[in-house]
Amino acid sequence: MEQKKFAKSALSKDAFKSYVPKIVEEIVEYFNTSSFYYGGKDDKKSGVAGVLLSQSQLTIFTASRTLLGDEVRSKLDTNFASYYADLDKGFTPINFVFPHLPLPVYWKRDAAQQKISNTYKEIISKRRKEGNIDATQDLIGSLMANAVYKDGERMTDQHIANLLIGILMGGQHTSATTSSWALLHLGQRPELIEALYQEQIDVCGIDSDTNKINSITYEKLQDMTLLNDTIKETLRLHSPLHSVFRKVMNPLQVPNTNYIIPKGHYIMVSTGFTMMSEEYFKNASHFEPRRWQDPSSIPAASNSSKKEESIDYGFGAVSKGVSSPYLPFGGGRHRCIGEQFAYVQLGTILATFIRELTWTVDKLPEIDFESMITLPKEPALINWTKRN
Ligand code: HEM
Repeated sequence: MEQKKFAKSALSKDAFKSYVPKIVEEIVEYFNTSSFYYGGKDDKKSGVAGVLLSQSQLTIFTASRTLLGDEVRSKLDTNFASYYADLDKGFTPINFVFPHLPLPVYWKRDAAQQKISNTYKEIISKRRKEGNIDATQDLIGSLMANAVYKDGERMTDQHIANLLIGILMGGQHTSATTSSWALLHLGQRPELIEALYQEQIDVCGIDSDTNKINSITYEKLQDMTLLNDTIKETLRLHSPLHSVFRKVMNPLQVPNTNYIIPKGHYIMVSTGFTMMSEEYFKNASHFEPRRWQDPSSIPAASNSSKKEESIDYGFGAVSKGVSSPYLPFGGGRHRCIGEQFAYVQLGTILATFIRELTWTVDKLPEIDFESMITLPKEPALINWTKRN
């Protein structure tokens, strides 16, 4: 719990304000260079992008640039990116049950973990030598400045490096799959893409000199109601973590039954179940971001969140209970620390897509539940056209 608190400065409003322009810069650069988009060809006006790979790349580029700083981001254009891929491949459901099997993917994962953590340690030690310790600069700065436990013990650089990897991995697939699903659903709803474009104009205004929409800022993002509701609705339909696990610490009776779950067993909870239930959401299987502005469409969800008391487990106040039917970021002690960052990252990514492109999707992909994350099954393609 204390480690979650150490990350707080990098996940604060002040930090987010500096992240937004960096995220925009990364996306524009990606459009200009990636073969999924313009790929260095100014005259390329349309194309097809596979969102599984492209959104995953965009997520790692934007998260690294903001949370880990320019030093780490610059390395992602080199072989370093392949270490992240190796790390990823070792993150499978079987890993949860058997973390130490003699599998080649695990050996590669562990080698990648070593190389990445050594790089982070070098950056930490360089910054320390230069006296460059700024808690709000990024996550490395936040951990370097804050990582002292209540008993006075300071986290070692090795532990900071390991924690950096853990936090980054916590946000990678969850955010990448959310932006993929959002693009896929929007591609089937051209009128929503246009409403979101209009929202960009209404909230940010047009610069009279350039005739372009003014830049996205953290403050403006908060006023983009339809955009934020699009993210919220995507998370309802495609909760990225379909299951969360808890170890039973004391014998636990299943409510209203005689069943006792013994100590030491694991229980698995599917938070996506209630989010997809007609009991709480009218036309639950329908993608409708505007439902969040219509209390009659979400009665139980809106009521229960109002009743929740909050509690601070040491990393900021979160709602105490888990009775809300809408829990994409989990609940209780292990609740996500990245929710606000995810909204900033996803909001900026989607707003930039809306400003630069229009797109369509021929067929919504099926859902792949086989990994730890609810991914769209391949092919997951958008047919994009550059605006103007
Ligand atoms: C759409 C994006 C995201 C979703 C849906 C999501 C969802 C979740 C959920 C459901 C949990 C709880 C897991 C459990 O109870 O076992 C969790 C935990 C966590 N998340 Fe996120 N997350 C997202 C983005 C992020 C980002 C961007 C970061 C980092 C910047 C992050 C960092 C973490 C960490 C460190 C934990 C572990 C907390 C703990 O074990 O105490 N997440 N997330």
